[in-house]
Amino acid sequence: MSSDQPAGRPGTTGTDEAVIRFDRARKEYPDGTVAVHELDLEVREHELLVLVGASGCGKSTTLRMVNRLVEATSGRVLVEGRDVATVDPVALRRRIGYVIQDVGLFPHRTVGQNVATVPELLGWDRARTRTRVGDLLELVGLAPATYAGRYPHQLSGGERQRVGVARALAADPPVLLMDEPFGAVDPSGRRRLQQEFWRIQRELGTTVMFVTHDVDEAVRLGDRVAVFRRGGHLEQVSDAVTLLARPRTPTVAELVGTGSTVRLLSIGELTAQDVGPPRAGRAPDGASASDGMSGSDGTTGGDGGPTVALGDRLDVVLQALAAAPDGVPVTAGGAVVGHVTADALLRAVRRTVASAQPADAGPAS
Ligand SMILES: Nc1ncnc2c1ncn2[C@@H]1O[C@H](COP(=O)(O)OP(=O)(O)OP(=O)(O)O)[C@@H](O)[C@H]1O
Repeated sequence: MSSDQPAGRPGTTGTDEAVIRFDRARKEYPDGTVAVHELDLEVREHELLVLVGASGCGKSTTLRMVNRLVEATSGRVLVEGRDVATVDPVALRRRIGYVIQDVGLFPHRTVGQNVATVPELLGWDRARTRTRVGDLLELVGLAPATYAGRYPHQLSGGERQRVGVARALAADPPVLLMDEPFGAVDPSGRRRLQQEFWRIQRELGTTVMFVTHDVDEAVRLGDRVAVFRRGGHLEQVSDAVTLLARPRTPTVAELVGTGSTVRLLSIGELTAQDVGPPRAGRAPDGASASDGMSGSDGTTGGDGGPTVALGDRLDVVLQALAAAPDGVPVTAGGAVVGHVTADALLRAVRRTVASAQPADAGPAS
């Protein structure tokens, strides 16, 4: 697969060390609303943990307890081993990047000045700040020569979100909190932002807590996904395959419900064990027929039919098989290494389901 493809695969990153830990953390607002109920949850180092659930189930409140925009009523929230209640909020927030849906860029500051905000607060010298701003704009796909001098109103919504991500990452924070960061972007732009953000997160190794109400976004991005139910109850926390294949409660089943197999297709990958020997008469001609959305290497068969590559997502394989029901050549590094059929695709789906963790730990409370 191409390296910029979100995976949400189990066990690919992350160590067992908790960077963020909720320890029976509870939030009750003054009017009596219990937004978060005695939450026990850990986010491991380098992990991208996604919180998902219906509106009002306490996702944002949970996230905002980490940087003390919301104070826990009882219990504790620890960041890098320290109870956040004992840390000065301003110092805390300089170590925790925060990206929200409407970004909150400063309208009268240029893109470059916006990204430089935290380095300036930290007293970095100008040369270091300028270099960092340029590097980050490159990282999020905005050429500094074009974009650094623009103002927020001169950007598209997707470009503004990219600046928001660059600004949050500017001082290389160990922790990044993201609250529906791509919510205002149209679906295709959103998919692209997800892919690029996934690549950046892998590259930088930042520990991320990400809130969304979009299950597809959650399973594409998350190393693990935490599902909440109204009242701030954690229903299940597991890798995406386990979540889809073995929902632990009715709320989770309902959330992932219709389309869970289709979602599994979008996270499972074609592996060598799914592939039969090459069939005679087909060879890739190297012409690009990719629709640009797939993880395929973009080659076509010698007769113009589709091919897929080892590592492609199973939904890409299904798409190719829909156009070539007798089977599709499989390539690796541009060479045909085998052939995949619809039966083999079904086996690959079953293999993906079988990889779900049998004893899902679920929430501790
Ligand atoms: N300041 C507040 N005072 C009282 N209740 C609040 C306050 N902020 C949030 N709530 C309530 O707490 C609950 C959880 O809200 P929260 O914003 O955490 O949910 P959410 O899952 O992020 O929702 P959404 O997906 O709609 O953003 C909701 O019932 C909400 O109405």
